[in-house]
Amino acid sequence: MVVAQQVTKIMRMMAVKNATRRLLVGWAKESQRHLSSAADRKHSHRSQSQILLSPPLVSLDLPEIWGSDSTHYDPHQPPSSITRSNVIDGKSIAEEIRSRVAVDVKRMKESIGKVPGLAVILVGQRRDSLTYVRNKIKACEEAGIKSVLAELPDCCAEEDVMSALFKFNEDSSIHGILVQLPLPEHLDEEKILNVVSLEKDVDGFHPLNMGNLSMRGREPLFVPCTPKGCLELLIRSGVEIVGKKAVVIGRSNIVGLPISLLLQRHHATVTIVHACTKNPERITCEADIVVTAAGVPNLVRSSWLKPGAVVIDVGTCPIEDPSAEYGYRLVGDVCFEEALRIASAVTPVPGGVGPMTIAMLLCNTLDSAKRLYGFT
Ligand SMILES: NC(=O)C1=CN([C@@H]2O[C@H](COP(=O)(O)OP(=O)(O)OC[C@H]3O[C@@H](n4cnc5c(N)ncnc54)[C@H](OP(=O)(O)O)[C@@H]3O)[C@@H](O)[C@H]2O)C=CC1
Ligand SMILES: Nc1nc(=O)c2c([nH]1)NC[C@@H]1CN(c3ccc(C(=O)N[C@@H](CCC(=O)O)C(=O)O)cc3)C=[N+]21
Repeated sequence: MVVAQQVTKIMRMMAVKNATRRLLVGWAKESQRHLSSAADRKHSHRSQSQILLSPPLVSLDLPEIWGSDSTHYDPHQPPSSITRSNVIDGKSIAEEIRSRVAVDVKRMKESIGKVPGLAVILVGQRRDSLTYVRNKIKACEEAGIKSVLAELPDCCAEEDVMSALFKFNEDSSIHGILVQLPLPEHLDEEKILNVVSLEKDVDGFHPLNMGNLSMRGREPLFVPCTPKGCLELLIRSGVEIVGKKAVVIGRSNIVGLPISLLLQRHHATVTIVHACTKNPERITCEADIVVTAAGVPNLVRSSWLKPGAVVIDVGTCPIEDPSAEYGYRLVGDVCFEEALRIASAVTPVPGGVGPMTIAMLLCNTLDSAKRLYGFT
């Protein structure tokens, strides 16, 4: 239903833009084909295994947009994901997605005797990285996904990381490889990420996956987890994206840039704000959707927000806190209490984007295994 409405809107926009008739007809046919098959899936038993109603990321002709899973979102009901008036509950959405992944993994195991496998390479002992990696491995266990952790010392040589990577690239029981970032200074991140097999690049950081994400009419094998999680939160919360003004704060390769690309693919008008932007407050307060990934605690105050804006806070800054379990707590980019008063929906930190990143990692790893085995 929602997908159909969005597609109708896009078609109207394309017509207004005088897109060539041939392109429009071809595209519409393709969309129709996708929608019918999505509807078929919805009414079949397979719908149980449909995690996200994303078109398969293979066709060049599909609209560059992901629809929400219509089995989860009913536009006539208040979106279940927005609890406590206007807080988007990323934790519970992520739990729901993870349990659907678990169902699919079980089905795969029973049907072909295989399970997806994720390999994580962790260099050094950064406290926050250790926590994230621990969470990822725990999430894999709960979903029935095999996980392997290669822990290397902070002072390891580039060849050590490379040989771990080569080993996982060759290992047929591994379908996803993640190199935990940031790497220690002396290691060449670009060189290392280039070596991850394209088919196992569940982080979506390989330049070919990023390149395909950035080009119209092309589809990456994997969409980076955090950006994909942000879009999923917006869609599942019933937020309209087409034609809206979006501001992305931050332009890093792993978060800001791919989020802005994804929002464009969903036909938002995107402005990117970064550390050199003059008067970021004036720009941001015009946005219907604000996604912030700067890593600067409390950067976004109420004066930065248009009343009714939707705010997705990716920022996760560890702040010393001796009373917290691990001696620190996480703080977002957004002054949460202020945002609650002015925005129509806000993600909290923790409990917003973070859990979605992990859920999307599981989805990407499952998709990778499915692709390899031709399992649907
Ligand atoms: N929740 C999750 O799942 C995840 C959270 N994160 C968190 O997101 C945040 C961003 O991560 P990442 O992209 O890797 O960080 P980077 O440090 O690589 O990038 C930060 C970006 O923010 C911009 N920036 C910095 N300060 C300001 C400012 N005052 N005003 C406007 N823009 C600013 C920088 O601009 P410039 O380019 O000009 O330097 C840069 O583009 C971090 O807190 C990180 O921990 C990251 C990944 C996943
Ligand atoms: N190759 C690579 N891929 C990444 O995706 C990647 C990375 N490197 N390096 C670091 C960032 C950061 N990141 C997070 C993942 C989960 C939470 C998360 O689960 N956060 C929880 C709280 C976690 C806690 O308990 O401390 C929350 O926000 O509720 C946060 C941040 C992934 N990153």
